[in-house]
Amino acid sequence: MSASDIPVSILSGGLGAGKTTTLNHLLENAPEEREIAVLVNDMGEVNVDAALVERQVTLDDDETTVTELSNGCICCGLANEFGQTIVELAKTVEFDALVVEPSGMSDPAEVAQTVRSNRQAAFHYNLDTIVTVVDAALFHDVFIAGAEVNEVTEDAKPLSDLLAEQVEFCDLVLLNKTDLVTDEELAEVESLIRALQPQADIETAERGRVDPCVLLDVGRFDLDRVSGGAGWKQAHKYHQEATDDEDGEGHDSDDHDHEDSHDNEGHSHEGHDHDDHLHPPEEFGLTSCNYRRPRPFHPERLVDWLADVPADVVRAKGLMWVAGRERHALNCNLAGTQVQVDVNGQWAATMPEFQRKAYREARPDLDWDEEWGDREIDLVFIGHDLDETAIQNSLDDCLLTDAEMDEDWERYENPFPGRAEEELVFDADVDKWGVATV
Ligand SMILES: Nc1nc2c(ncn2[C@@H]2O[C@H](COP(=O)(O)OP(=O)(O)OP(=O)(O)O)[C@@H](O)[C@H]2O)c(=O)[nH]1
Repeated sequence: MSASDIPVSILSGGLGAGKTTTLNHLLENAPEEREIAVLVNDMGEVNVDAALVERQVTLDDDETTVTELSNGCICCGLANEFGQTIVELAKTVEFDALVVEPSGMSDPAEVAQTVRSNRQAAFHYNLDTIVTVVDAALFHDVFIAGAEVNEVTEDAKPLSDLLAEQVEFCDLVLLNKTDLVTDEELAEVESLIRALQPQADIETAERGRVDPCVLLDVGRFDLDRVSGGAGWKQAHKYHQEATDDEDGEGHDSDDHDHEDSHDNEGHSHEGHDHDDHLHPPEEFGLTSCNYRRPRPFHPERLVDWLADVPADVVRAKGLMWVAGRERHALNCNLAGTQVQVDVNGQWAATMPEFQRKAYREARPDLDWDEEWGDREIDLVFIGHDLDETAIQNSLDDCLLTDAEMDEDWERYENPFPGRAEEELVFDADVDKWGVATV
């Protein structure tokens, strides 16, 4: 193989989704002439998955090279080792394709980033496909039945958030464990997955039994499709364009009156003629809505709202302006029953003047308020038949009132992160907030 020619398939997915089972099936059924190298990552000291794959390889009397990276995650702590190991592998072993099985805690976006950004790795390898193996039954429980999932991942990321992100960053979803769901449940899971990542292909499987040709050397990876394809990003873009269409040229930055903004924001998509790829997920039986306000949330009321998110919401992402946290835009990341809030970055309004000027010049369409600058709330929701009005009204009740706009905001109880290293995790199932330092 010459430079940049070895295709890499990343087999990502949650804990116990069936990655190793799928990998073993792939190795058993791949064409004999294909020499496959495998790298298996496990969070624990003992790499159980690698042992299972090695066992299968021995049983098959196969020549497959199995490399393990244990006791850490190749998307973060072991990212350097991961890069070095695959480079070493390419230099010392002859093979036609590499399959990487990251640990169930891994973010596939970071794993892909290492393959692309490590200069030597990029020289030898070519990202071919990012597959996310999904446990159909667990996904149904978490996102549709609203079952209790109290688990929080090692870096304090809620499990459902990780599951959603793994689906959002891939080009093929392998919907596994179909034997554990009814046809109706499978259809629901499939439509939700389409809403989360409309650009990805979907294959269904029992015990990871899929044709190897959908996993190996398929040339499916396309960075724009994978990183820009997430349903919430497309829904956000769609609603943004709909708002701009209705407002004429962009957003009216003088519109800071609470009642007026209620009427003018959060438009439905109906009647707008947009490109197909920007259609929100309505066509898959799910709906989306946007919530955009040039006014901060009251932290105490927002905490209560986040602790009792409307049941029809399955995913929400976006930026929040919270009173008492004027410096930073906060990320809201809601998946299933779990919510995480962390610092996104500084509002341009708090930057030194020269930096702010450059920032605004680079973004001529940025809405700017004389007093508050670019601070605003901008959230997108995806869910089952969302009651858009109820969401908007209940969130409007969390905004500061006119009288509160003049109060001292430091007096409020404020659990929201004020520094980049902090994040707030709420687990509705156990009714508990946890602040983590990352
Ligand atoms: N019922 C059912 N069980 C499955 C299926 N696929 C895998 N399993 C079982 O689910 C369990 C976990 O499968 P693995 O392949 O080890 O999952 P994994 O994603 O590699 O797990 P981790 O490495 O721990 O994240 C095993 O007991 C498998 O036998 C399936 O389609 N149906």
